[in-house]
Amino acid sequence: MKVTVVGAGAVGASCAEYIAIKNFASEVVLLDIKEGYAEGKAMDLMQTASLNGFGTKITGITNDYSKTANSDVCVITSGIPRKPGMTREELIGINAGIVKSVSSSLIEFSPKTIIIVVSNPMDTMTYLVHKSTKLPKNKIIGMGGALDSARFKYRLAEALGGPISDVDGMVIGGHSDTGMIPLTRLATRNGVPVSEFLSEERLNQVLEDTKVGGATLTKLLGTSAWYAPGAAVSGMVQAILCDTKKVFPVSALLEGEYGYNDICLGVPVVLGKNGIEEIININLNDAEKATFEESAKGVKAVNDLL
Ligand SMILES: NC(=O)C1=CN([C@@H]2O[C@H](COP(=O)(O)OP(=O)(O)OC[C@H]3O[C@@H](n4cnc5c(N)ncnc54)[C@H](O)[C@@H]3O)[C@@H](O)[C@H]2O)C=CC1
Ligand SMILES: O=C([O-])CC(=O)C(=O)O
Repeated sequence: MKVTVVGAGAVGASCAEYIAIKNFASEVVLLDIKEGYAEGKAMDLMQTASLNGFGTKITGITNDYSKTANSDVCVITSGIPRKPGMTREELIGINAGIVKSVSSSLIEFSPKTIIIVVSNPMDTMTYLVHKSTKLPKNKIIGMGGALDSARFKYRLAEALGGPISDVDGMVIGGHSDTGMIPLTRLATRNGVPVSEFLSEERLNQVLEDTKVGGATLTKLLGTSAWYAPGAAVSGMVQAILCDTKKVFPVSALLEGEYGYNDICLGVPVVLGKNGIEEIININLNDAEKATFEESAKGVKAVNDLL
């Protein structure tokens, strides 16, 4: 199974590394526009193969899409990341052009591929790929909710003072500082609602910390995060290539689901060999529906800038 990762920067390289370490793909092609950069990252990563014990072959390419031919999954991480104080939405001016041209080059050589969009503002970039490539809707998937949910679980475990493995929870809605919806009502500690352990005030703090998870790291790092984003993407690629049918919240094109149309927004889906195999319609309460509506309005406003 062949995976192409476009953008050999922080997220692209992390994603390639996690895919290789998990040993489920035969080949990862890293492609970047910067001369020699992907080749260097691929060589450095391949020199970890004997140390980390993986057999995946990682190759680096400078902008030659013929080398990406027949990829089963393509991941788009190319574009600029935000700096402290910026929103993801501010990246649209530069990233929209990059994502549009990259997706069309990928499809030229891998017409049957499944595309995972990472570049920000991710929901709008996912929508752009739908509009510009016209691939079937199950084959274009935005990564945001998998990462946001991992951050939600981290914050929940911190508040509970217990292991993350005891915690389950999901974040839906737009992948933005204001649009994320951590579903606190449905989060559990070993099957027990977390509200049994945490006050409303503490739970609200978890919710707010989760929503600004990306901004918090950007402030600390001077650029946005890469380890958890790379791990989130690799988990999604694994679910697709290994046809696991695992549930992830992803940015999916909605056609009536949740009462919305013509928008990509974070909702739970089943991932398998066909990409999005099913969109799961969970019953939201009135407050969650209202937040979802606000989130959709925010994403729509950014889509309108395209
Ligand atoms: N959806 C999500 O949850 C997340 C999204 N991101 C987004 O991912 C993107 C990448 O972030 P980083 O890896 O930190 O940035 P980075 O700057 O480290 O890497 C981006 C790479 O893209 C390359 N690139 C630019 N234009 C290109 C083109 N036309 N073709 C091929 N390569 C091109 C650059 O040369 C660079 O190496 C950003 O837009 C960031 O906001 C980052 C983390 C999480
Ligand atoms: O915060 C950012 O700009 C990058 C990103 O999407 C995240 O880490 O959630």
